Amino acid sequence: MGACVTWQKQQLPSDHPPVKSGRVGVLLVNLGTPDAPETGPVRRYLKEFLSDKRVVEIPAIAWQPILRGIILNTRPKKSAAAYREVWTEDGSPLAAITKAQAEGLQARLGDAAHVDWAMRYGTPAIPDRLEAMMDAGCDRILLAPLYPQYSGATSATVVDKANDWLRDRRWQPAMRTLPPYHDDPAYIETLAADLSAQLDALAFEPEVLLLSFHGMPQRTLELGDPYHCHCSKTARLVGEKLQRPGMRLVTTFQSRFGPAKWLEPATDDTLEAEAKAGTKRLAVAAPGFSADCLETLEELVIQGREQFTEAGGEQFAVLECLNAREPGMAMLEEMVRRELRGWV
Ligand SMILES: C=CC1=C(C)c2cc3[nH]c(cc4nc(cc5[nH]c(cc1n2)c(C)c5CCC(=O)O)C(CCC(=O)O)=C4C)c(C)c3C=C
Ligand SMILES: [Fe+2]
Ligand SMILES: [Fe+2]
Repeated sequence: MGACVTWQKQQLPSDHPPVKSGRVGVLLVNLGTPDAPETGPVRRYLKEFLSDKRVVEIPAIAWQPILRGIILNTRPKKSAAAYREVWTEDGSPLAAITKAQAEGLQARLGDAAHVDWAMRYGTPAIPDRLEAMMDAGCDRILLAPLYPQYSGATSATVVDKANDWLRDRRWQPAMRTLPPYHDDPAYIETLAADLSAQLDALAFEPEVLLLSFHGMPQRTLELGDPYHCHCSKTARLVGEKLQRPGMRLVTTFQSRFGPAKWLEPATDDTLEAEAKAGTKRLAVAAPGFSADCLETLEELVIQGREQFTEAGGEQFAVLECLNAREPGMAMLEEMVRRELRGWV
């Protein structure tokens, strides 16, 4: 509850609790990341993340003993070491870049909207930032999960979390959600132009460009999750726009987790297979990540290079995500302004 900008006009009694309203808010949301690259904070983050039924679709009675008894006793130490490889003085890259994206968008939108950012797991938490937006007078909020390709494990769980918060409120703000933008011309054109510029700036000409998307269990595709279809469409549209006849495009899925079958082909297997088949020069882009993070900076930049060169590859590069750079911010502004029509 904050101070009311309109209560005097409404002639409320002077002892009425003050309430602000009338502003539009935009909440950028990404996945989440630990607060520090140490075992304890990583364990807390993984516990919240991997307890989400949208992420691990195994009944809690079967999954929780495995999570608590095995995974949370082994993975946090290993993951913390990986996070230490990419940690910056501004903290986790994912958090630092998402914050910079929110600041960049605020500068572009000016008084039209109040922009904030949150993480689905860990901090800043979605309910806390929504509450802060209400306190700042926002009665209309655009929730923007920064995932171009929709999946239950990413986009939907952001909406679930916001809905849990809404359910507990007497006075709800009006909410909109930024739709997935896997085939949005603004995204495809921005991505193609940015990848082209990065490819031109490389010291070598790649024979292959790997478009590496985060993986998902194969079962989610069979159950009707559109994620695989969205990734395939993005890859096809970007390929059509890139128009580099001398460069072969290959779509792969990275970051396999657990023993179940995941979407294929896997990025690590493909890097090895390409090198063994004679590809010497290869670049990787990760169009499904709106910000560089552990999965790009450690898994692709560090591990990917090792996998490719140890199997005989010679030149290797990982292209940057759109992050908070100019082309990506212009794209985000365009998509957000479109969703805010009628509100601002
Ligand atoms: C971009 C889309 C993402 C999808 C789809 C996705 C699905 C998914 N992920 C896991 C398990 C893990 N993912 C982890 C890190 C991670 N995942 C994404 C994005 C997607 N995940 C991002 C942006 C990150 C990086 C976070 C960061 O801090 O930089 C991790 C944690 C790291 C580790 O221990 O390896 C896990 C675990 C599953 C199970 C899943 C689909 C069901
Ligand atoms: Fe993930
Ligand atoms: Fe990973």
